[in-house]
Amino acid sequence: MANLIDIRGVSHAYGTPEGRLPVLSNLDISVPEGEFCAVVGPSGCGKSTLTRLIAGLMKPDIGEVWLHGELVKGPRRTVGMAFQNPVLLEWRTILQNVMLPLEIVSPTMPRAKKEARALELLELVGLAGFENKRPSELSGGMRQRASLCRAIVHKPDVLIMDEPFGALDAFTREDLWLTMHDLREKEPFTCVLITHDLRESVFLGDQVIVLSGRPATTQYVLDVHFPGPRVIDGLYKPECSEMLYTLREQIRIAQGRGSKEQAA
Ligand SMILES: Nc1ncnc2c1ncn2[C@@H]1O[C@H](COP(=O)(O)OP(=O)(O)OP(=O)(O)O)[C@@H](O)[C@H]1O
Repeated sequence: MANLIDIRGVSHAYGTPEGRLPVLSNLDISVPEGEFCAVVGPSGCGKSTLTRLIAGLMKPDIGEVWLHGELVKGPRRTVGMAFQNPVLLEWRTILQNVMLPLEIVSPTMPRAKKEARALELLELVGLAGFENKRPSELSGGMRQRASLCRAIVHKPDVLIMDEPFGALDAFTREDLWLTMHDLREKEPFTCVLITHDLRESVFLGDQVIVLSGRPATTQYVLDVHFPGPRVIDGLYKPECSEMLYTLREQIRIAQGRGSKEQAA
């Protein structure tokens, strides 16, 4: 399968009052079309920086980011983004919030068609009947569902999510994971998910990339072989425990603490 995202030899540093802060170092990541790539790593290692580079919001100092065979040189319409804070506009209804990217990307699309597309997605994520509410009238989980609809309403090639479920309670988060699966089944898209939650990375990911400590490079790639259908109970099976243990060990190494075996 062709790669939709190719990150080749990317290094990046920020200028700070204290001098240059190297954040990414010779990073290589490939994500085939249709795959879900979860990225984990120690706090502050450069995960959000990576999302900004893929979205074209920043250019790397060294190396290249390719999307769909095109070199990324600036922001692209074919990218959808979702963050921990859903930032929905309070003066718009949920339906109007979800329609927003279509107004920007497809200004000539008839309004009825935009509405139909937004309503279709709201129904898919269980928000049918809430389309005329304001964001403040919804729970955090419902707002995040609406934010997901907004991120994919214009059918982006790639969805980039930076800790989208980080602020939700554990059970709501699990509900959202299932919603993500439903969405992907009906609306296949390539996804990059930044998360601190290893269970989330294994439940949603086709591959999990562990970044090293800053400056981050690819330390470890786990190909997820989820035991059976992706249901929450599957996370309690031995195969998942093993994958989670491996990832935890890798994070420990990325944090510079060495593996448990070394420590023993
Ligand atoms: N615009 C900027 N200017 C200077 N330094 C920055 C800038 N953006 C991020 N940094 C620094 O770069 C490093 C990596 O930041 P980034 O947000 O990419 O990490 P992260 O892995 O997403 O962090 P976390 O896991 O805590 O969310 C951090 O030390 C951060 O302080």
